Amino acid sequence: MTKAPATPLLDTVRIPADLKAVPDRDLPQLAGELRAEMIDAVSRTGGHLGAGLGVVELTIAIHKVFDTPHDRLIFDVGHQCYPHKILTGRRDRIRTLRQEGGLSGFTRRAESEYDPFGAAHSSTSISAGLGMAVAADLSGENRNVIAVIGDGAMSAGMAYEALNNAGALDARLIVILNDNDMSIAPPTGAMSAYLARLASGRTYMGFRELGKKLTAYLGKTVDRAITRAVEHARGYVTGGTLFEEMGFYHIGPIDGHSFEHLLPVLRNVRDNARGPVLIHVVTQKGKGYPPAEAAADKYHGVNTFDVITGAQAKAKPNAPAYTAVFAEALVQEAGYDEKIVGVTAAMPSGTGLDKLAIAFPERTFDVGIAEQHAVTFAAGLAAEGYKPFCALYSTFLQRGYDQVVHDVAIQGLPVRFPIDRAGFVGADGPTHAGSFDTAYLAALPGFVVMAAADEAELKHMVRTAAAHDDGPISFRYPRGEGVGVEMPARGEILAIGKGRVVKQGSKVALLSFGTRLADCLLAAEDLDAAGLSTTVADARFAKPLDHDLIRQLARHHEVLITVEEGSVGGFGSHVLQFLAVEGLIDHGLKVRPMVLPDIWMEQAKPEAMYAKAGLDRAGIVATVFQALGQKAVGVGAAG
Ligand SMILES: Cc1ncc(C[n+]2csc(CCOP(=O)(O)OP(=O)(O)O)c2C)c(N)n1
Ligand SMILES: CC(=O)[C@@H](O)[C@H](O)COP(=O)(O)O
Ligand SMILES: [Mg+2]
Repeated sequence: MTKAPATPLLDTVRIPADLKAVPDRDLPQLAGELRAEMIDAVSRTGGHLGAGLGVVELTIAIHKVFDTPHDRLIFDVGHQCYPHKILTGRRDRIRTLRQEGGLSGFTRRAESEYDPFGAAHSSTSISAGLGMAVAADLSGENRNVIAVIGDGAMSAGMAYEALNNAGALDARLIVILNDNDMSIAPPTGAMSAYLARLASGRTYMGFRELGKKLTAYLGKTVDRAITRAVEHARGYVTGGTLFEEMGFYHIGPIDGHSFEHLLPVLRNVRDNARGPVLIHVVTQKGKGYPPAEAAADKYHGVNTFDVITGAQAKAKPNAPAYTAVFAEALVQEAGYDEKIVGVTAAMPSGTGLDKLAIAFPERTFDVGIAEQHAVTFAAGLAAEGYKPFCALYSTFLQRGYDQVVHDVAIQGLPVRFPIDRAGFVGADGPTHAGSFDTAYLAALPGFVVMAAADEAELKHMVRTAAAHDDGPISFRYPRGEGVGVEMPARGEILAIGKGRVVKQGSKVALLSFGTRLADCLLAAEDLDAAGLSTTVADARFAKPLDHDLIRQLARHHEVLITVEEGSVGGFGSHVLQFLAVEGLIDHGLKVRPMVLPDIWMEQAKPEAMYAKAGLDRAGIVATVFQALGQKAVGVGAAG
């Protein structure tokens, strides 16, 4: 591991107020040190690197010009906020990023007064900033509100809803569009092409014209400084027609790595802007770190790495990753059925749909960060007889819930929902945990809701979903590796609403939904060893429930435990409802539903999070003993 870099100037800046003493001419040196510090920190922790590297100058310039935290600075998504964290009193903890007990990888209100709004899901910054700007107006506060939003985040409908509202309200809001021509993957869509055209220079305004415009809008003090910036930027200024039509004053594109361009523009906007302003800043994702600049993904998200070579640590896998199994199975099924199409919302590699795009490019659609649209777009495809697999992370599907209800479920359209990142995801923490999908999908009439217990089951579920044309169907699976089971050459079509008994016992029944099955089997070993003969079943379906299986487990066991990687209201709640309605708990059956706890679980390794949640081998054993009113004395590995 390399030594931490020398950072003499950065050492003088603990909080933004210290920046005021740094002369403008020394800011490039500060930027160099800040970059080195961030690279060193992320090389030790892993995390989001490319986005932060791209906004080093922008972050310094904003903190230099504005008076944070009185002025509100909001980063969209928040994955680019590491330089901001270093400059806002958190440098001493920067090497704890995303670790258990450490700094969050995103902005977080509870973490710092310099984080006025928490984020992690994209495209919320303009709405939140507008709310703050209006609040300042209402309470007579004189403060600036700045929202920094990326070109990728600009593809979501919510950003336009906010622009639309801000333009109409004429609120004093500063939006900085950080255009690095990248999302996680290269950005898609007409808006991205439009921004590229603006940045390409074809529609640049001459600086004289800009000077006139700015003078008219911002006042007399503006034009000389702006003109200088514009000269340095080789005429990087344009009319920004779309944003102007929406009521924004549009400045840019300007060079987001040049303090000579950033500082005068920000100062003039600070001192003179009256209504909503959009500053279009062009940056380079991964800037200043050659391995990141050279990488296709610009080191969007990295493992720990070697600073000199950029080589990332790779743990040797014990089993294939669920995402890879899903992707391969989907490509296989798509080879058999030309009606199968894939939809991703800006996560081609994260969901594995990049594999489908290689095999069947014309049947794979990256719609941008637009989950709501992705769901209804898939519904439209299904309405025309196609078989869309709308592959989203559990946490991001939340954004498309009304579309799932209104456009898919009510119409009974056979959209397939592969739901990745089910359960805890680890370092991304509570914003990215896949906790609620079973609860919110299993509540919907006509929905088939599955969870894979292992990677072979996932393969079966891909085939089952492909074959299911009677209505919507979902299947969830976690981040990370499978358990190493033998894989079938092709998935089987599962009987809808039928679970399976994996191990037969007689006193205790563990009914698992999802990948806690492995821990249930381990817990069963301990329980058997303690004289409690244990049945383990894999429910496969939360909807429709396997009524016969549940009846059999309820009637022939003293204890019934349901186990899932989801919130209350999901699988266990449906089982309890059924047991109650059927009168199966009227005669002493001891039922305990095990779900994710009712807290926002902090980031840690997933195993540690499950242990804390009590959803591991030891927790399952303890729950059984508690149900029986016994103490778990000397129980195997669980004790
Ligand atoms: C609603 C939502 N969908 C998907 C994501 C995953 N995601 C995180 S960052 C990102 C790309 C953002 O691109 P951009 O805003 O341009 O920022 P950059 O990384 O280029 O700086 C995506 C798709 C998310 N955070 N939120
Ligand atoms: C910031 C963001 O939302 C994504 O970059 C996310 O961190 C990706 O997570 P995975 O690593 O699980 O794909
Ligand atoms: Mg971008």
